Amino acid sequence: MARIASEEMKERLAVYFIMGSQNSERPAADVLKEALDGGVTLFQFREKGANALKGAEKEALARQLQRLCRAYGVPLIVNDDVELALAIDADGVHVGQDDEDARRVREKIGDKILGVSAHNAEEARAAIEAGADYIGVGPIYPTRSKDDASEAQGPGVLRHLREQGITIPIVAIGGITVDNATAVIEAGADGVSVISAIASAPEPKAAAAALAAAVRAAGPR
Ligand SMILES: Cc1ncsc1CCOP(=O)(O)O
Ligand SMILES: C=C1C=NC(C)=NC1=N
Ligand SMILES: [Mg+2]
Repeated sequence: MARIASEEMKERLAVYFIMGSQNSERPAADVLKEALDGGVTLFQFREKGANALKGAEKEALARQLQRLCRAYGVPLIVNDDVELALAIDADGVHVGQDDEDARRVREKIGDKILGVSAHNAEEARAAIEAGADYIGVGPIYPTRSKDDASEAQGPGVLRHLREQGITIPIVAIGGITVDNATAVIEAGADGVSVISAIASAPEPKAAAAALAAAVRAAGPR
């Protein structure tokens, strides 16, 4: 298997849903199924927070969500936990600036998808050097889903990265909803990554479909 092509990566980033057991009162599998029915293009299992599952329970949930994603042909990315990603043969890993060094992660995961969080051009270039397939940039808007989130940067950071000649696939993240998705695509993101806009929606399927329509309507940059 070879590294994912950047055009396919950009298409996968269109509506990138992220969740774990702590992001909904409902069972994660139920919410994910509705999100998949609504057309999310990529999924990240992100199990974090005070009551996050650990060990065998965390792996069992990861495998349950992976079975769902496979039924829909949507890749599953594991956040932070490289060992779990390898154990379940996930499609990729996402690491932040304070997680395992991206270069080491690339060595461990071979050609799997590698996503890296980046807040500025310097971190973006380092991620590219390390072998990232995409970068997650944000928080663009204020968010309540990440308790250690840095200051919201606004869509201008996306425009800045493109002006700096950063051409790697970029997904915008942080406080993104159907109402501001167009702005982040127009500012230079290839897609949007969300937790609460789908996981906390009364109708996750409709929320996912509306995000997909907004991203599609914003058109290719
Ligand atoms: C994981 C992460 N990284 C930056 S903001 C964020 C949380 C995004 O959650 P929401 O879409 O609910 O703002
Ligand atoms: C912090 C993050 C930033 N970006 C993405 C895509 N996922 C994350 N967990
Ligand atoms: Mg992390």
